[in-house]
Amino acid sequence: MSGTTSPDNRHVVRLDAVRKVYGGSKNQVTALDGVSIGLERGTFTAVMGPSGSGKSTFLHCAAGLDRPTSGSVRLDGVELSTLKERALTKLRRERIGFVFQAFNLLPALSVLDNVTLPLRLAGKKPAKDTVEEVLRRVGLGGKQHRRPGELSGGQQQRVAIARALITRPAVLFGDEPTGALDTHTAREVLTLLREAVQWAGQTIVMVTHDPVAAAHADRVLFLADGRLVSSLEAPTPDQVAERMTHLGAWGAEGSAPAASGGAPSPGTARRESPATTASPAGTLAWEGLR
Ligand SMILES: Nc1ncnc2c1ncn2[C@@H]1O[C@H](COP(=O)(O)OP(=O)(O)OP(=O)(O)O)[C@@H](O)[C@H]1O
Repeated sequence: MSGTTSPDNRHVVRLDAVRKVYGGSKNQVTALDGVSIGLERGTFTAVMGPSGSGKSTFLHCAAGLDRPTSGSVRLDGVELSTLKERALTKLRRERIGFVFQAFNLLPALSVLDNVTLPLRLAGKKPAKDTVEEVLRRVGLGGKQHRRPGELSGGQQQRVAIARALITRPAVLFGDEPTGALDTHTAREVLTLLREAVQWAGQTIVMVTHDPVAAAHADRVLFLADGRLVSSLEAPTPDQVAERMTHLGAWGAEGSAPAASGGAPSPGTARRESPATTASPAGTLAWEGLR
């Protein structure tokens, strides 16, 4: 594959001064306005922000689904702007996993065939052990011959996650992966994603509106008006909800949906990033996370 490789091995995703402007000269919208960030391998990052703050655009640019207007995106050491469309498609297929709110499974195919589809599309024969291991890990052992229509929503999302993990992608990108699930099932799916970071060293980047979901991540990045304005390390749901309230995401009364009672990410002690102290004016200082 062509593309400039980067010596920066620590960051599996790296954005530098990324701008994305939609529309023509009369109706321009700056969706991303100079975003620079590095995401380390084997970490789980949540991206939050008010509606229209640029979360989906961030995800699409970071994952090579959309091209920035200017700036640099490097994924697994490859500068995406240097890739032609076909090479970019190949990189997405082989190095990136996607999980969306809609499960996007093929209804006529079995669980097994849905999960192994990315490998077969890449002309690779799925290794039986690998497939069994992934299905077992996502809690679908014994269900490989079912069709999606015979599964619950949570089980269907597990199939989508298994399909995203089967190629051992450098990064798994999730766009509201629990948005269509009930609270209990959403927690199970988030725990599964968390476990994928732990057992497979998987790097995950997830856009979400849900503070409880975000609290499963190692770090939450907050976007406002296309800029990264804040971050939280080892977040709790309440801390995330408070940040979102500062950003005006839920109005002046700041009632955050599902902000309490959820399971935080296991393991590490809670700590606040020194780079994200709230300023007296109520805005959030951003000193960069590079
Ligand atoms: N294809 C497009 N053409 C024009 N403007 C766009 C396009 N996609 C996004 N935008 C604009 O860019 C800005 C950021 O959009 P984006 O979808 O990234 O925000 P978001 O934070 O994901 O929003 P939400 O939480 O509502 O999904 C918004 O003002 C949006 O209207």
